[in-house]
Amino acid sequence: MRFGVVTLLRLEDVTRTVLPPDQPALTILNGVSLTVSPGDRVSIVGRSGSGKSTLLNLMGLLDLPTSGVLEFDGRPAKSISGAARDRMRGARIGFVFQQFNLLPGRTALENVTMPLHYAEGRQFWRRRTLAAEMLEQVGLGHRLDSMPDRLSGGEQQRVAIARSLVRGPELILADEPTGALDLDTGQSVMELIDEVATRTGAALVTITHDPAIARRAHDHYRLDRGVLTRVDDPADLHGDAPPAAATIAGDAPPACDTTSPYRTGEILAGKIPAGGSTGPGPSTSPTPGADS
Ligand SMILES: Nc1ncnc2c1ncn2[C@@H]1O[C@H](COP(=O)(O)OP(=O)(O)OP(=O)(O)O)[C@@H](O)[C@H]1O
Repeated sequence: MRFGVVTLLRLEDVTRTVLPPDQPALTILNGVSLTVSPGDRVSIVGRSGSGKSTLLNLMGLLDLPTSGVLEFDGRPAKSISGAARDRMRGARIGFVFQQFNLLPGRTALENVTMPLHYAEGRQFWRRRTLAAEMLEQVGLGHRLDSMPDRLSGGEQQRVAIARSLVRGPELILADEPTGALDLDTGQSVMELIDEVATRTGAALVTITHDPAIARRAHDHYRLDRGVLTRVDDPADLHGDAPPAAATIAGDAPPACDTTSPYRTGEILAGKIPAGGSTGPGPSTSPTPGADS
């Protein structure tokens, strides 16, 4: 935790409304309030269509709210330029997704090194060493040169986690991190994410359908039809919310753009490398040059 910082992420009465072409405005998030501090463990459970990805995009500074307050480290997101938000995201927020989205044809080490191409100073110059250390920490120090298709699902997710966390993010956003894994592997992957977050003092927000994964957190929320509610007793996390649908906003506030500059798929596609983008080029073409 950095001195004086008590709140890392703050959402206050946040609404996100989109205006699909030829359709009425659609309010996807409605009055969402959430505070995340360094070291927090927060889970958000919600059915498909409840607005989880939309909320994740806001928390990850990929989108701005239509109304309400979104602050990162005390700074209103809307007052930060797009480029500065990209830098902030790259250096301070790590994403872990269900799809590992490792670059095929690149070794584990090259995949983990990728976000560090966008770092500065020591992090940049020591990128291969840092990536190797991170892979060591996730138990894959012996697989640095392995291609993704030679790794098991659990190992691929470990590489993806190493890639997400190699820049030492203060906020980790995990979106269905175990969705593609069997129960045991999922459990150990969650333990790994917890362990890294604990070691670095990062806050961890896990978005999931799975109540068992959600119960690992200390603070629990349910997202239902765009409304976020705190769940005081983890035993109440049954995933029993009714199928959700965004509400048609008859008298919605002025709609924001429907075409967010970045979508989760774009991060996964490497247009914005998970774990960081401050550089201009696509992450699929790492900067040539050796570590020093
Ligand atoms: N830009 C957009 N234009 C129109 N509708 C949208 C837009 N973005 C999201 N929606 C709709 O808003 C609702 C919530 O979407 P969102 O992707 O946030 O849900 P989710 O909880 O992440 O769903 P899932 O778990 O299936 O990924 C869905 O009905 C979705 O179709």
